[in-house]
Amino acid sequence: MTEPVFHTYPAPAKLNLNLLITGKRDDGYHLLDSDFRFIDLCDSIDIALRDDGDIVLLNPIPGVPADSDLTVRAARLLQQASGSTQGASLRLHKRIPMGGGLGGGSSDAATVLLALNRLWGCGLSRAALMQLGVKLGADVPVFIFGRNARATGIGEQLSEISLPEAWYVVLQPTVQVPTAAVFKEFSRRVLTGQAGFSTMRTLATTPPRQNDLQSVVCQMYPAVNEALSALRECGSPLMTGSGACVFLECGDENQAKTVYRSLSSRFSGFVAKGLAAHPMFDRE
Ligand SMILES: C[C@](O)(CO)[C@H](O)COP(=O)(O)OP(=O)(O)OC[C@H]1O[C@@H](n2ccc(N)nc2=O)[C@H](O)[C@@H]1O
Ligand SMILES: Nc1ncnc2c1ncn2[C@@H]1O[C@H](COP(=O)(O)OP(=O)(O)OP(=O)(O)O)[C@@H](O)[C@H]1O
Repeated sequence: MTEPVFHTYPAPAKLNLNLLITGKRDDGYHLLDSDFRFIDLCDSIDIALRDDGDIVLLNPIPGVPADSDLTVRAARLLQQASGSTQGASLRLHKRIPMGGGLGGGSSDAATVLLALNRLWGCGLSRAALMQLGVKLGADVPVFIFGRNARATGIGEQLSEISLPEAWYVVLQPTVQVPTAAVFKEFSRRVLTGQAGFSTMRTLATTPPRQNDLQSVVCQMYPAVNEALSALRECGSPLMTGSGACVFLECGDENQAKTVYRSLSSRFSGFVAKGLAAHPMFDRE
């Protein structure tokens, strides 16, 4: 039997530079208005073709059964949608913290859809892949779209934005935040008049930036508040997505590294560069 040939594909993390909750759909999903930026912290996925039609994750994440891993679900969804009879072996290299609001699972799913669409020769358009991706999670379409973007709807209506070079100090509080619980608590606050939907969008990418889920998460998880307070000594930080990670934007790498060094004995985290586009995006 011949050895399988693996190809490696990157799956970048994202930051939400702004996150407004503008309403709620009848199915319970919330409407957003958010600026997504890709950063250079990436998972990577090795993929080899199989001719037996099976989708095999060779190294499941502890605590996440292979069948529920978003990479496996993405591959099976593409098989169904395209009618492909080919399979794939997947090996996942996780670097993006889980439950951090950095979109790691969604990005992994998007990378599998993009890669297998090519390797299996399915020929689905980017728009068709995005429609498949949103079935796996609201954050998946932007990673298939491939450019920094303003997202509306539940995250599936995207328009490209151009962002200046920037570096980010990202702190990772030692909690994993379940996205569904955060939206549920936000919703409860709206119903009881303790919170409201943001109907007026302020200027997209100039401070002050806002994340409507931040105060909910800070009350549920004091560790997130502590990380924000520490970064406030150096600027105006924000939480990404539904947390738990928080970030501070810096104009140059040295500044970001200096800020991170001053906090690294108290918090885990990293410095990341903002990307101009998804590393798999090729401008045809
Ligand atoms: C908060 C963000 O990270 C911002 O980028 C995303 O909107 C979350 O996207 P995601 O992690 O892909 O979320 P999903 O896996 O689709 O949804 C998890 C759960 O969060 C809630 N949810 C999610 C996204 C959204 N726009 N409205 C919601 O109410 C729903 O209860 C849903 O069942
Ligand atoms: N390949 C995967 N990588 C990470 N998590 C996965 C993966 N597949 C399934 N999951 C599940 O998804 C959950 C959320 O993981 P993820 O790292 O995407 O969170 P997140 O960054 O907070 O997401 P988001 O910002 O999209 O809300 C994990 O706790 C895990 O149970």
